[in-house]
Amino acid sequence: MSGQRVDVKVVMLGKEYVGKTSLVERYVHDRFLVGPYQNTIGAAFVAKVMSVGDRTVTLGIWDTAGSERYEAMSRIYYRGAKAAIVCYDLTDSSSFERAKFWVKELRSLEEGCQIYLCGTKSDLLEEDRRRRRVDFHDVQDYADNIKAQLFETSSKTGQSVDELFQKVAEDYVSVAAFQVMTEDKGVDLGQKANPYFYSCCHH
Ligand SMILES: Nc1nc2c(ncn2[C@@H]2O[C@H](COP(=O)(O)OP(=O)(O)OP(=O)(O)O)[C@@H](O)[C@H]2O)c(=O)[nH]1
Repeated sequence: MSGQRVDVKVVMLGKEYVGKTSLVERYVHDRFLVGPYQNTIGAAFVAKVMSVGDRTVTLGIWDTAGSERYEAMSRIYYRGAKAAIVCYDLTDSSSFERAKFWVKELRSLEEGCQIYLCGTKSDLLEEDRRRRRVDFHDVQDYADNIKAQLFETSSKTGQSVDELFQKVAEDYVSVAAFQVMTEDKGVDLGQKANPYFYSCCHH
């Protein structure tokens, strides 16, 4: 992939063990690795070419380490990201608190970054509903407040994984089209807080 142009820098953020690497593995290689858990050290990069209508979009995905030991490093990786997939484990409420921490950071330091909240390991809830520790409606309200989109995924079964990354690419294409349109018309793009800017990528 060296030398390939990346259209969208995507950063994966979230507490350790929430399943960021597994999400990327499922999306890029369509597999779920079983075996002993191996924590990410630093960060890993992978590029994936995909289609949105008749366009080709290359996502450059940075999978960061969730351990707080690497927090300073994760900050380096989200700089300039157009999209952040902020993950939490649906069976671990503390991981949602950690997700809120990253959202706060992104909102204050990377205002141009579109946020996607991702509740992981939904297959565990299929097995036993009582394992849910993060309420869907509470997170949906929170997502609406911060103008983020919400997905609940399983890297084990593949549930909603393609949809999540497809949405990231589609939003990139529609925001890029919106920017071309407004630049043509001389609209000031400094107004990113304008709800219309978000409404074009928040459904
Ligand atoms: N049942 C189930 N287990 C999952 C799922 N996703 C991840 N896991 C498991 O959760 C553990 C942690 O997954 P990782 O993908 O390594 O987590 P991570 O967020 O990348 O962890 P760090 O690299 O430490 O930040 C592993 O044992 C995975 O097999 C899922 O969708 N369902």
